[in-house]
Amino acid sequence: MVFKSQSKSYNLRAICSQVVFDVLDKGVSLSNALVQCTNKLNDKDRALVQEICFGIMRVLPEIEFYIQSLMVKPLTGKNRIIHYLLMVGIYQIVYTRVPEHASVGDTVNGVISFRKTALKGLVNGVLRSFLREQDALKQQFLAKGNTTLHPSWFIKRIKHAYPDQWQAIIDNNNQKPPMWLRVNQQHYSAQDYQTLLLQHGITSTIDVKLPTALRLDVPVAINKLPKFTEGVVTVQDRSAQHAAYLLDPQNGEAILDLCAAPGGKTTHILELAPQANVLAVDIDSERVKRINENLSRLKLNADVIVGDGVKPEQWAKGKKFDRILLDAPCSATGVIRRHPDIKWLRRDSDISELAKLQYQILVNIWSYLKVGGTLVYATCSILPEENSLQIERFLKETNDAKLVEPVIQYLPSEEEGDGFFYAKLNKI
Ligand SMILES: C[S@@+](CC[C@H](N)C(=O)[O-])C[C@H]1O[C@@H](n2cnc3c(N)ncnc32)[C@H](O)[C@@H]1O
Repeated sequence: MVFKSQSKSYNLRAICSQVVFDVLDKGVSLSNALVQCTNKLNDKDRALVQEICFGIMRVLPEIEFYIQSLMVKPLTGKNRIIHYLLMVGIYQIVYTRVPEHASVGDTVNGVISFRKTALKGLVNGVLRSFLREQDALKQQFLAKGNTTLHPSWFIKRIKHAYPDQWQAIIDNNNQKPPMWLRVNQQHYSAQDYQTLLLQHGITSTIDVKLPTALRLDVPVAINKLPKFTEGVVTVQDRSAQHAAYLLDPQNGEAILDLCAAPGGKTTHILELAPQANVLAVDIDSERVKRINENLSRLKLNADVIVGDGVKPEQWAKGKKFDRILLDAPCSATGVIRRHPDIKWLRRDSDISELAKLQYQILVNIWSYLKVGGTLVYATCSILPEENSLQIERFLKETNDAKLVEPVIQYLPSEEEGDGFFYAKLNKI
């Protein structure tokens, strides 16, 4: 499909449907699909595409319900992309303030971008039927549809793990997340940066517990943040900001940040201890590039390498560390409100696979921690299989490991942060 961006003859609904198609049919993450499909758009159009695509991921079962109710059989094969175009049109009618006739008109024109002119009538017909029947369909959805807006495997797991809190977790996952910043205290206090933000018309609230965390009252584009390119702030959720504080890095220490990309926590460690010798390791060479970009924006130094956490013997060269942060690959079920595509990309079977990988990395990296050293195990999951159960098992099977209480499990939106798990272990 060709979008002509310079002449601005592109159709934003068509671009949205391409993004949604890439996520749901090809399994690309929403962030990556957005980068690929919107890199030629101006800021305003990109923001609109983002808003629509994030929104669709949040309420997917509702939109699917409407399409299924209105069509005798679903569009498949080469016409599948038009199914997603319909989704975009219906989402706009239900959830945005774009006038209904414009939503229908632009969506119908989107068919041309995919050279599927023969389906114009069908798209027009489905959208007009939706306009006529939307109130009744909404009632039917509320009575019979999947109003949790989450996959059933996830609901089952979350009900089991949190019998009293599962509904609140689901409700919070369905909200839009706040935007948190981490102020680099090498340059600014949170109070001074708050004042600077205000001079740019951006209001914010400083976290009561974390000295570096600042929540924007309304999220803004990164390029609107004063002194961002100079490295004064980093966008990072408040729960994620706990990692470096728990690790408590000291200048001069050898510190391993394992599973480090894109470097959000690596740079925080170095903001707290700029003279620490930090080794940042990640298996994904593309993501590793982003650690280097973040380090250079913040003018911080670390050794950065591509390496597999399961096989430290390949890259650690016998070195031992005073502190290790293991930010393990996980289901990311604590950050669904931030990445709603996770609901549709994850599978139930991923959880046991991830748990196996996490445990293997933890066991294998433990021997690279010095006696008296500290390891912080972190995930952005809320599932016990990836968190507390891993630590319980590790403590049973590892004689020289001692837990430093408390184990922390943040649930999504708790203290306005993401769902995160932390356990701190000492080597005795
Ligand atoms: C939760 S993300 C890390 C976020 C990062 N710590 C930060 O704060 O910016 C998990 C990372 O684990 C990496 N990863 C997955 N499997 C790995 C493995 N076997 N060894 C090393 N890194 C791995 C992924 O590439 C991903 O970047």
